[in-house]
Amino acid sequence: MQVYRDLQQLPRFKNAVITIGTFDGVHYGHVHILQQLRKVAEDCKGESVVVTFDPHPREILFPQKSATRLLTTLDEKIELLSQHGIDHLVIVPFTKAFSELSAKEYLENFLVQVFNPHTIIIGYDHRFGHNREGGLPLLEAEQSRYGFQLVEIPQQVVDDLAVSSTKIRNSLIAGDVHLANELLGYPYFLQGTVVHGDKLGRTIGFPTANISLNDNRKLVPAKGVYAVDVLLGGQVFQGALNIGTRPTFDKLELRIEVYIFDFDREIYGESIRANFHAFLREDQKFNSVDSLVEQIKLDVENAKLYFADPYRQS
Ligand SMILES: Cc1cc2nc3c(=O)[nH]c(=O)nc-3n(C[C@H](O)[C@H](O)[C@H](O)COP(=O)(O)O)c2cc1C
Ligand SMILES: Nc1ncnc2c1ncn2[C@@H]1O[C@H](COP(=O)(O)OP(=O)(O)O)[C@@H](O)[C@H]1O
Repeated sequence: MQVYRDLQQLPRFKNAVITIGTFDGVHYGHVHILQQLRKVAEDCKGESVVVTFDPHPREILFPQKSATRLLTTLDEKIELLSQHGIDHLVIVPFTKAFSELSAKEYLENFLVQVFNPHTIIIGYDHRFGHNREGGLPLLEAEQSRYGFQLVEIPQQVVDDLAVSSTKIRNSLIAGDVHLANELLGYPYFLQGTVVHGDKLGRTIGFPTANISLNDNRKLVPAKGVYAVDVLLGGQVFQGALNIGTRPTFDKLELRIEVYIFDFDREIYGESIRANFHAFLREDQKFNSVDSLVEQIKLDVENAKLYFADPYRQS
């Protein structure tokens, strides 16, 4: 998959079959659309093109609104999209000026001029141009003039996509990793850098790598303890990850930290990725450090049992 971030650098596409969307999460429903995109492109011996915007149009148009938490950062989206056999990914820099194109300008100066599309695959309710004034009727009215085919993604499918995205967000917020992973089609993950903490972990026998997220817009699952696997420098480990404020130590700041099994290495400053597999329990305040340590031992056992289960779900 070729990735383009600059519209000036695009090649001349041959029979471009394009679809436009945010694809946050690149979940099961999105994958279905991507398969359709590939199929249509194959049928017309054309090239499959996914068009997405960065930043998300909402961030430019409504900066004061609290942002929807992202299931995938842009880099993660690129990584996931690249697994689905798409020829080209075009990341359109979404600016104020771009948002002010009229619907006709968007169609003529952007869609047609930039992509010269053979086919546009688009949701039934897709809106474009200043104040979202353009939609399918305009595309239909202009399609013979510009010679593109239109494939409408029906309401049922568009609704299912939105329902899935909302369900995935809500499941993660509620700690239901199983449901989220089922709808995503892969384990939800967080990526970041290992940073220094308060050096308490090693004193209680459980050093924990503190993760500072690469992108703070990313959705952080519910507070609690999770069975995770961890990717570090190309190697995979298992671990128990805690998202919480460490109430036992009367701390307030939310931390994401992972105890990595069978591991003993200094990894400050390294990139780390945690894939979430199961929710084990909620974050708790313990009366003593000893009872916290007893519980962490149980968490580790439970996570290991989870990973040893041949029938586990993800
Ligand atoms: C598996 C696991 C579960 C944890 N559960 C809790 C908890 O329920 N309550 C709590 O206050 N701290 C919990 N902690 C966090 C510890 O308090 C934390 O690891 C310790 O404060 C070390 O902090 P540091 O990395 O800043 O040194 C947990 C840590 C791990 C690894
Ligand atoms: N099994 C392990 N799991 C997590 N981190 C480990 C492990 N073994 C060694 N470390 C190292 O120890 C650090 C965590 O120790 P800790 O005492 O909790 O310090 P901090 O408060 O700075 O996180 C990690 O950042 C990592 O560099």
